[in-house]
Amino acid sequence: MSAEQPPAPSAEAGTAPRPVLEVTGLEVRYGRRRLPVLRGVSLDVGPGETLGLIGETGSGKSTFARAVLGLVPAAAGSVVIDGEETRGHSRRQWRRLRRSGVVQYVFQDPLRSLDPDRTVAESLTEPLLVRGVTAAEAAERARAFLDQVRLSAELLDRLPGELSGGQRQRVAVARALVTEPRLVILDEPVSALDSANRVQILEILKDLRARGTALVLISHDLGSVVGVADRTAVLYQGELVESGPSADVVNRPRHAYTRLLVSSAPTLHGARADRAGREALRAQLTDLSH
Ligand SMILES: Nc1ncnc2c1ncn2[C@@H]1O[C@H](COP(=O)(O)OP(=O)(O)OP(=O)(O)O)[C@@H](O)[C@H]1O
Repeated sequence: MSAEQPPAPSAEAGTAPRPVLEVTGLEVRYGRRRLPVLRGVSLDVGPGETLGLIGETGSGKSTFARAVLGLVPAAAGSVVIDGEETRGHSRRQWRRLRRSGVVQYVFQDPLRSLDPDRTVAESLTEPLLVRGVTAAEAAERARAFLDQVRLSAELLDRLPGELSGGQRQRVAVARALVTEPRLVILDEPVSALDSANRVQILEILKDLRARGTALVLISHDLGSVVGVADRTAVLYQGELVESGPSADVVNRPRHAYTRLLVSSAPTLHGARADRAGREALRAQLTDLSH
């Protein structure tokens, strides 16, 4: 930065930095009947911030991810990624944005993120080579990112089919990071993994905060997300019913659905309700949705 330029706004100076993801009033409809699957969803994620997005199956979590990536059209609302307003974007504009490397994504099934015929080295260097990075630098960065996800360079010549599920998911995370994106959307990245791998991936994601990468961590499992996410948002039947610092969401849940999630999460010590308590919360929810 030159001496003439004004300093970048910083949180310390009392001015919040511009969010990397700003979603306002997002609505998505599917099918011929145009049934709304997401309604009025608004949230933002700042640089280096991790937002957990929690909800039960069918609540619209993946639809949210797909809409933010331009893979399904928004019927209303706006999605701004790193300052770029995407409302009205053509398919080509969305493709350019996805290829720019500003936003990356990781799916639950790493085989969807990785080409089965490409070695780990090829998967990691390809996003860099298409952006004009030299082969030598791409190889160096591939090694560095493999190290960051705590995998040995010995795996560089393997195909995805020759890796364990946990290793594959770590390669998928490394591939998403190698372009140094501003925003990474992770859709259930740990739900297919055993608990040891789950903990390791979540630890790796925690480390990313220091790099300034904004993360949206999508899961149906509140317990696995709150330890990593700075803020947690709860999606219920296509609407955000609660959002706040993760500790507040766990300790002072406001919505009946969040209370049910908290009381059902075996990993949230002390928060687990007995069966009768959970049934009472479910009854409250039924009342709310009628
Ligand atoms: N392409 C589609 N066409 C029509 N309906 C769809 C389509 N994709 C998803 N839906 C419906 O939209 C709703 C939300 O689905 P979505 O996959 O976003 O939920 P989710 O919260 O990610 O669920 P899960 O945890 O099971 O992945 C569901 O009722 C689903 O059946």
